[in-house]
Amino acid sequence: MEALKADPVLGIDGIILKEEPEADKLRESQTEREMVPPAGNSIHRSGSRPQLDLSKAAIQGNFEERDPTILLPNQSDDISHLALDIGGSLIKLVYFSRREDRSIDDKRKKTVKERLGISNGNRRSYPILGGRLHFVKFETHKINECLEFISSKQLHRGGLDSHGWQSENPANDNVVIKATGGGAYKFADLFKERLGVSLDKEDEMDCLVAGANFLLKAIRHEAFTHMEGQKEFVQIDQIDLFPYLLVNVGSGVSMIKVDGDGKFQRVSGTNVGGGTYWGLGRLLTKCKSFDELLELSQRGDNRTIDMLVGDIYGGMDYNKIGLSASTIASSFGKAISENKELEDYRPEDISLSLLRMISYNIGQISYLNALRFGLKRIFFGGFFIRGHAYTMDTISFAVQFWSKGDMQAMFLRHEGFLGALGAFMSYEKHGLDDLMVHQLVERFPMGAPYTGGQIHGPPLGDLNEKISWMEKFVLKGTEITAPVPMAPPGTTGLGGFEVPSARGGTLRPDASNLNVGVLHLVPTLEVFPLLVDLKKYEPNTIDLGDHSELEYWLTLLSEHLSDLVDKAVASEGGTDDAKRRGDAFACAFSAHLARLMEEPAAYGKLGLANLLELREECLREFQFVDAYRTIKQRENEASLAVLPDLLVELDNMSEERRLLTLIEGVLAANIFDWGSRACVDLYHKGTIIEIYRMSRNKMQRPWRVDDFDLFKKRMLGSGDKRPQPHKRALLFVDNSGADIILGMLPLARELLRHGTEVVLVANSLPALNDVTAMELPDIVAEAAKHCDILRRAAEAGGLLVDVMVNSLDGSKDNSPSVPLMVVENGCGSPCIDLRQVSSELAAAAKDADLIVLEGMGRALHTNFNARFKCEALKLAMVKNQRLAEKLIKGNIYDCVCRYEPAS
Ligand SMILES: CC(C)(COP(=O)(O)O)[C@@H](O)C(=O)NCCC(=O)O
Ligand SMILES: [Mn+2]
Repeated sequence: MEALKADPVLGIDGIILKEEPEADKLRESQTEREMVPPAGNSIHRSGSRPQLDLSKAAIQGNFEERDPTILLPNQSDDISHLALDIGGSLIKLVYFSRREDRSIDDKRKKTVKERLGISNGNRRSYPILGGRLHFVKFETHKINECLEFISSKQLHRGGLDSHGWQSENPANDNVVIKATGGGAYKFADLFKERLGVSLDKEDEMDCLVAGANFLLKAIRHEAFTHMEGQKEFVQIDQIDLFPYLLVNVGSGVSMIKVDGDGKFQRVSGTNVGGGTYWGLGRLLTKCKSFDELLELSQRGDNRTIDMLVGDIYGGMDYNKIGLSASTIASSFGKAISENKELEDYRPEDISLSLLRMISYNIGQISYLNALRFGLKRIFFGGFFIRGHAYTMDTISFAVQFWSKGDMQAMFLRHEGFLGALGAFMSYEKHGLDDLMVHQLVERFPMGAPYTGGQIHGPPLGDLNEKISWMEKFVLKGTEITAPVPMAPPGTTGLGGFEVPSARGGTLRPDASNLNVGVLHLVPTLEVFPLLVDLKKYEPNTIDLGDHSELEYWLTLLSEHLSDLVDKAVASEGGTDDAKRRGDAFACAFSAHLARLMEEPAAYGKLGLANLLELREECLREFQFVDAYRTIKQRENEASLAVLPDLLVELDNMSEERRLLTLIEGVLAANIFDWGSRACVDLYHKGTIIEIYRMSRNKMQRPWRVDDFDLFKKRMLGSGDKRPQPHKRALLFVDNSGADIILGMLPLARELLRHGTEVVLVANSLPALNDVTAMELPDIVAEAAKHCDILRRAAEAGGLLVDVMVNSLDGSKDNSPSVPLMVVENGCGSPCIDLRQVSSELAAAAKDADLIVLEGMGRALHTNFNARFKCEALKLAMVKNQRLAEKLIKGNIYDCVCRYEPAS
């Protein structure tokens, strides 16, 4: 990164711009000073305005609908809101860019909506349209960069004018922006002069609490514990959030008991805080910055200065009162008895001793206050914490030590943004206050790996700028080009009382810091309603907390990369532009992998599903919309050509034989997976149809997991008893080509034949060679040309509205059929997290009594252990040796047919 620091123009979303802030400005900060009790405890909300330009608003479509779509002809596509927390060292900026939902309401969707009884999804009655919440930091002494950023993105145009209305006129000089922190006062004139906006000052403590409440309610893994170098994300139950103790460790420390939204009380504080550490530390060590002082502590040994129990008891523990020999009996206590001067002590040791003294003291007072009010949870934030592993460990240790494990210290991923977020929340009617966890998706743009959670500057404007930045990076920097080995977790040593183990050269000093991504608000996302227990649901099957597992998957993805780049570049015509984008993508994705190898928790709780989705998102960032487009088309054509023969073959079988052949067919055709290295190697050995045949011929039962007989009994019954057919089946389909056409479609056809409505659930966006919901109607239409059952069902499901389908078998049976429908799942990944699916899918699930999850991504990597309220069939071929061994104690190409009755 060294070379980059010299270049002031390399501002990018998530790129370190400059050295650490001038720490002596810390004392100026209000946010970061000990705070005085607020006059009142409820949040004051000033100003009021409509969030959107509602003029000439008109109801679209049917007036009878519960939540009709409202058309806003005068609303521009992108509008933004901005709020600031201007501290002494940092300016924290939270801004929201709202983008109009541009998804096409095609005919398929309309018919599906009618069929499924969806009015307007589950949208609210007011038009919150989704958007993105961005978090950006600037150094306060470089406030010009911040002003330029706001101006370049026109963020100040989204403020309110003096009448409380959304400003429309760029020259309007009555715009008001919410701000908190001392700088809201100090820089008010500067903002007025440079941007023509007035800063509407919000109380800091109100903002802190509002920010913390929003984060804890809206973000799934916001809070984490930090013990002995290990971060563990904690899922906070919304209903069980209050009361808690919020400890803001700034220059001084405030302890706030939070009882609800806008309900809080500052119950205590201490004047021994971050300012004390920095102030005393500066005098004693001559350090030039706060961060330098912190860094020193990492190489320190406090035993040279602190008086330990063992020093008093001749190296022994003081067992009677439970104190080990290594317990600090008196901070700096050794300095009184020795004939030494300040120069005789190492600055590293002084810094560590000071850090421990202050952290333990804060931990202890926090514990006592939590005890006083019967609070179990303590959340720590403020600039003193700033993601510093050692500080977090020390505070955690103190809380655990004093509470005898009864209380937990927790930290927040966005802790630096509490104030700014709170100021943002103080805007009325932005509609974000009651956003739910499942409506937020956090994404990490290409810049994230380079920040290590540090200060960063303006995001780059367009794709070209992004690529140029990547190219510059490749030329200048070499550190992050491939995954680097992960060092053992930095630990504070035994029980927090020993010397911290040095975090060696493999890690940057800020490596353990966490990144803050962009929060995408997707109001149409919902929880899949058929999950038995949302609280117990964990989408990922493999635990990447296991270091060897993480290393395996990161290495594997890194090895796949060059192949993927080739495909992606080819999918865009192999032009020079595509090659440039391909190289930039490779660089960006490698950097993500390296960052995660270095700090697996950097982007929040990490699962395999997140890794695979990150790859797809990174491709999209470089405008590779569908890297496997041509492969998918080729495989679709080849498979459609053999479909008629397969259908005839199937129709000549007994029902029992046919059901087995159908399941075999699904498993066999799941071999067409371009995400598996082993499979891609196979494809060189034959044509699609040859491989499909080979795969089918190898389908020998029993499969490694084989519940087929149970499923058959459910479908066909035993003896003369014919079971009731399923009412509606949701088929979560996987790959294009043979997988969908020769595997899942024939299975769907069989269910339709039984009188079961079938909903094909497919990706909203491309991922590898997975079929998407957009592509399915054409595929179904093609297949329907060869099959009356499919044709009538597809017609009934509204899939054939635009297509002329000539039935080739001549039978022209036009009797009514149960419908075949297609819904999108809301994701663009090979896996599926059922906590966040499209409202369309959630609606379709309401009447479903069978779900079929197909493929490794959806049925094994995720959801293998998921329990459903209805029957579930999980079908997949395992195309990875390690996974086969781990999950089913089997081998690559083994199959899973898991049938689970309703729980
Ligand atoms: C990405 C996938 C989950 C897709 O599998 P599918 O869902 O298509 O069956 C799978 O290809 C995978 O885990 N690939 C990485 C492992 C490997 O190359 O062996
Ligand atoms: Mn797939």
